[in-house]
Amino acid sequence: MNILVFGGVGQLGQCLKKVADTRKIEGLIYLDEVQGNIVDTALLKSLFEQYQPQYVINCAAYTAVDKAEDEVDLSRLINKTGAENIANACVEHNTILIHISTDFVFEGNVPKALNEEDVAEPINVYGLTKLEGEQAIAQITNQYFTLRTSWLYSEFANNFVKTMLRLGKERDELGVIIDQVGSPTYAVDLAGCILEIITSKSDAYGLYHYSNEGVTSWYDFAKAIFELSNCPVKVKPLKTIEYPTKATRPTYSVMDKSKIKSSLGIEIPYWRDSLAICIKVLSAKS
Ligand SMILES: NC(=O)C1=CN([C@@H]2O[C@H](COP(=O)(O)OP(=O)(O)OC[C@H]3O[C@@H](n4cnc5c(N)ncnc54)[C@H](OP(=O)(O)O)[C@@H]3O)[C@@H](O)[C@H]2O)C=CC1
Ligand SMILES: Cc1cn([C@H]2C[C@H](O)[C@@H](COP(=O)(O)OP(=O)(O)O[C@H]3O[C@@H](C)C(=O)[C@@H](O)[C@H]3O)O2)c(=O)[nH]c1=O
Repeated sequence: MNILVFGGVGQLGQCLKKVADTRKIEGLIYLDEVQGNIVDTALLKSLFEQYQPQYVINCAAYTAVDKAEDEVDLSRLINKTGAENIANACVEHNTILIHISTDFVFEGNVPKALNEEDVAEPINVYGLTKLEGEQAIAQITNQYFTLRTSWLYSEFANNFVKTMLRLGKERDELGVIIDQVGSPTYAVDLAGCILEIITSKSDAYGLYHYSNEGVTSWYDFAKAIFELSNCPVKVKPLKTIEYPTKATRPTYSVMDKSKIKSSLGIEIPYWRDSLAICIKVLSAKS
């Protein structure tokens, strides 16, 4: 079985490799931005013809949330048109598409865990272009799983955990936002979920929410990171207005995961347990 992984050297792509290697799942082909540029339709055509993939996992995305506010066209090209291009190629080759989206498709102004039926109303360019990508896929193919996830981190690439660990070493005190809450997700857990969907050969296609269990704020997340890594840095809670950013972020960004648990039988770890695993891996590396 051939499985093409676009964005194969990004954070989630590297987590997929880690989990697939551990579980001895073969056939995954990890493509970087040059080998598998999702905005290049001629390249996609030749890759699909060469590999005739049964599955495609689209981890490729424009993920710079603040920069996206100034790079609307590029963000849309990758997050919408790229997703559209992959979906078209999937239809032509009868390939099942597993696509990744985000909690940032929601406005996040209601203190309620949102399910897949809730209306998505993004408040930043990244969220909007990711929603456009989801919608394009749903219009083009029936054979897709779109997994919305949130606050991804891991031992790979750039993410909040690695940023905090770096800043914690450089500074005596840090300010972190306390009035934005959500669910951190260990990208290795998400990779495990994606591979379970493939190995189970499920045909329960559609839109799903997946994050780790539990809810926290960026401030509490940072505190947990420093506690688990024995870093003595002082963390000061900040309100969103005290930490201005180019993009507006959702205030309450929690997703209801009932559907993925009941329809696909996925078990989900608690965010703090997964964070402890990631911190252990990172400390063994350093
Ligand atoms: N990171 C997070 O906190 C969250 C991420 N997500 C979603 O999860 C998915 C995986 O994210 P993550 O692994 O963290 O993101 P990364 O930014 O680590 O990886 C994305 C990869 O896509 C590559 N890429 C960019 N443009 C193209 C292109 N035109 N063709 C092919 N590849 C391209 C990037 O390459 P390069 O770096 O060279 O530009 C990068 O390697 C994305 O869909 C993202 O939207 C959802 C919720 C949270
Ligand atoms: C570095 C830093 C960030 N923050 C805040 C800013 C922001 O509100 C929050 C997280 O900042 P980051 O820029 O690391 O994360 P951000 O890019 O906002 O993370 C998002 O990325 C995209 C791709 C997603 O899809 C989302 O689910 C989410 O994970 O923490 C502080 O308060 N203090 C700090 O020192």
